[in-house]
Amino acid sequence: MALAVGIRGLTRSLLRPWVRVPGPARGRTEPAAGGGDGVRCFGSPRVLVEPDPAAGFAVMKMRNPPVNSLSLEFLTELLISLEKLESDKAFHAIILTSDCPGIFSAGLDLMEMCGRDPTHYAEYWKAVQELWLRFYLSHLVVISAINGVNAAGGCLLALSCDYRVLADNPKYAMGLNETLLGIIAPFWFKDTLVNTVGHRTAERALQLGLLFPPAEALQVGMVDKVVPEDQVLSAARSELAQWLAIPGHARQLTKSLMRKPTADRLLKERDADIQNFVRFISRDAIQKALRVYLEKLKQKKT
Ligand SMILES: CCCCCCC/C=C/C(=O)SCCNC(=O)CCNC(=O)[C@H](O)C(C)(C)COP(=O)(O)OP(=O)(O)OC[C@H]1O[C@@H](n2cnc3c(N)ncnc32)[C@H](O)[C@@H]1OP(=O)(O)O
Repeated sequence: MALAVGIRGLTRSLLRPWVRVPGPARGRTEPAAGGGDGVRCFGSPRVLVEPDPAAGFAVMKMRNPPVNSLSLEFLTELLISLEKLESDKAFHAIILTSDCPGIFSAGLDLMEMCGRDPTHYAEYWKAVQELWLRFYLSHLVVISAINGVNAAGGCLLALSCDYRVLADNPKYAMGLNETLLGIIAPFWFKDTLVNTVGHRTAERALQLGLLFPPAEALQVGMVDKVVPEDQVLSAARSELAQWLAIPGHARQLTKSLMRKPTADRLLKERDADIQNFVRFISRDAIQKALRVYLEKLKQKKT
């Protein structure tokens, strides 16, 4: 099985960096995220980046409709956008949000984990690992402005940020609900949750696959602030000011001090974790459970 799938190689083969943005933003100058004028949005088909270099940050909007499920292509585009912002000295922060109404992210794309071959599973899992590592350890301040429901892998992405603002809508529940699908959140999903909400809350949440509505998410510390829906982005921007006022090197080293031990656990066992995932997801019983879950999602419409 080819485990040595290079995300950078994958990246190059999938898309040219900074393809013109399709859809409404294509080829026109939009007001920048922070209100500045004349700054061109950039991105890729599934990720729209609205830069405000004068204010030192960019808003990264996920737009992989209908539910921002984290497909291999989408993961790759998120990574490219992050890399581009990280390598530009004008940017110190990102606000991560969704362009899909009512949905932050439905988590990992179940179609990537169903009915595919082991090589694909390995490639996909490596990309999931990479996304987590890169967001979790980013030297940029990353704030998520969670404007929709946010399940499993999507919740992991938000938990990897430095601060979370959630829109106050009872439908916008978030959590690591893997057990409801008959699957298991890997140790690094678990560690990220434990680091955020503590061991006892994480233990209960993970076993029961709890999705917390805003008031509860705030109460357990899964998010840092709950605000009216139309204020999620402005609240994230206001919060950013406090983070950007701290000397960058001191904040970055402190972030690394807090997070590196957790990331190192995965880095040390990365290939074993991939093999474990491939073995697990290839089991007939797991494939059946995922198919049943997908079928239920489709049936709820009829
Ligand atoms: C040792 C290792 C173990 C393995 C570890 C694996 C870790 C896994 C992590 C994960 O992230 S698994 C994914 C978990 N996600 C969910 O449980 C969310 C599922 N989705 C929903 O609950 C709902 O879709 C929603 C997000 C609440 C949105 O509801 P809404 O009514 O607005 O839309 P739907 O009609 O349900 O969906 C539209 C469309 O999208 C498809 N879809 C939904 N979620 C996913 C997904 N995660 N992956 C792929 N596709 C998804 C859904 O089937 C619909 O498709 P169509 O019927 O339109 O074809």
